[in-house]
Amino acid sequence: MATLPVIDLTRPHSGELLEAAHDIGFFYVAGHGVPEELVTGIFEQSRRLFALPPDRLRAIENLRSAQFRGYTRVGTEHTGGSADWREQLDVGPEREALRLGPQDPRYLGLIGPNQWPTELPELRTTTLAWQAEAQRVSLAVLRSLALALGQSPDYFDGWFDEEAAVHLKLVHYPGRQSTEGEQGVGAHKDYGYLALLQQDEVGGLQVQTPDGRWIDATPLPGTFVVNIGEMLEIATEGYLKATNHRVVSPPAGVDRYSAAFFLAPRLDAVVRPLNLPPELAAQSTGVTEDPDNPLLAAYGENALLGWLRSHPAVAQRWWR
Ligand SMILES: O=C(O)CCC(=O)C(=O)O
Ligand SMILES: [Fe+2]
Repeated sequence: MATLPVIDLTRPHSGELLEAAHDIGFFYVAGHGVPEELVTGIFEQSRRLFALPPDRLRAIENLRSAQFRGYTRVGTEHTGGSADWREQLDVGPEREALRLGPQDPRYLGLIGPNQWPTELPELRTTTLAWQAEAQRVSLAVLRSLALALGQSPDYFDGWFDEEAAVHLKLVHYPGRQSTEGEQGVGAHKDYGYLALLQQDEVGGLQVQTPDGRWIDATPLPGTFVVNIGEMLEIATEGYLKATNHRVVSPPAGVDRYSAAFFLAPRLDAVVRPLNLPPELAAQSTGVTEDPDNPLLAAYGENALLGWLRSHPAVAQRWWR
């Protein structure tokens, strides 16, 4: 069984990182320096969140948010046209909604506040602390990648200031009998630059290899899983690929938790192709063409399309 590479961020890793990002687009990072109490703390808060009574979760449902923030019930999110079997809390940068005029780009409507349950004040502080650490680690990986791609390490930095549209999700996958279906989340790519994932010990995350097989991203204590998003595929004209991945539902009686961070740029970022060194450019095979998932270079447009597609009820209510 093929396994994913481990990149240790405490020692030189440029060549290894480039190989992992090019060959499969999915790898583990160790030596990331995220404090252990935050790693355990985020799952503890997450368990408390999803154990709240249904009416308390409904009070922070994402249907109440034009910015797609808040709680999503099991079965209401769709990937590849089928319902995902997971519940989640979507969190973005904590900002006031803007007052927009008819000339403003629609995607600016994605800026706005989060929804937090009043009965769990620690959820907010722990989540925002975890978000800051996840952003630090992902940016470190992105800088190493920029360097390995023949750019200056700060090449991408301008798009990742305090207005970057980063996003995180606390996710709970309830177990079920395989006869009831097995789509925890359906096969998809992530649309930022990089995604960073903390998973518990249950397993179920699978990654598609270039030849179409699915391999397990087995939980590895002390690591995060990092994967390439669509924006890096565009920026490298396919030298790096946004890789398909999915989660298989845990068996009945088992619960799986994960925390996912998506390193996204400012909404007004426009992704331009990098000037790759010739030996890398020679291996760029172009951006994947998928009529169901057109990749737009304007980040805000791409992000809005993704949100509208995966949360049809929110789209219907706020974005008609
Ligand atoms: O929960 C996981 O392990 C993966 C989640 C994921 O891929 C996503 O939400 O984009
Ligand atoms: Fe994903």
